[in-house]
Amino acid sequence: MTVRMEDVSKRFGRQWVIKQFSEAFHTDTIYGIRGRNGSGKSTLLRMLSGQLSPSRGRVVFQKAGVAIPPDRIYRYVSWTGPYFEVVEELTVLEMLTFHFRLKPAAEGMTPAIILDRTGLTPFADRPLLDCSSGMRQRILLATALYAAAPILLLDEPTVTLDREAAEWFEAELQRFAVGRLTVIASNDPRDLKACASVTDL
Ligand SMILES: Nc1ncnc2c1ncn2[C@@H]1O[C@H](COP(=O)(O)OP(=O)(O)OP(=O)(O)O)[C@@H](O)[C@H]1O
Repeated sequence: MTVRMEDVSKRFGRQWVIKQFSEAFHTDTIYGIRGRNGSGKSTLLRMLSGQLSPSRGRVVFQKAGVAIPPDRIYRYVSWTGPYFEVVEELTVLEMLTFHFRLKPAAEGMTPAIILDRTGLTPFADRPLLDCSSGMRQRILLATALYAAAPILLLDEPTVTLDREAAEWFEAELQRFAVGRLTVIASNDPRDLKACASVTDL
């Protein structure tokens, strides 16, 4: 997979958030995007996910040299960020089961295995409403890390994670970024440690 941002600018109302940004992202590489609050990191991820169009320039998605139509890009993307909302009435297991019914999980990954890898088996029946923010973040990361999608987009992945959970994320990223194109947006050095290159906005 290749995602090429060509001279991309994004404007909300009168405010230009991103100006003439160009970069090519490829499979099997982890890229970092860094920048002050409001510099456009999440906006860039939204454009990489295909959910937001640039105001100028273009984002080109290609698989084996063949362009992917914009209305199909969502099938190739697994994405999470701390602002992602969850259905709080669902239990941890119900949320994972529901999610991976809509978005296929990586080969061999069942909800039970995912719970185990995430360290959340003892909390399988706990409603998300009663989960701590760190537990919720682990669940959100699990939905992205363990999806069978070749593009992995992570916004501030270790926010709210304690040291042990951050180490879990680091190890899982090493394994589940293989064969995928990964982009991490963050200012936290913990998040950017595994990145082959980091671009400042
Ligand atoms: N849908 C929108 N409508 C209007 N303005 C928006 C919209 N989305 C983002 N913005 C504005 O664009 C700017 C960049 O926002 P963005 O969330 O991309 O920044 P960020 O670098 O991710 O910030 P942070 O580090 O605080 O998460 C901000 O000024 C924000 O208010």
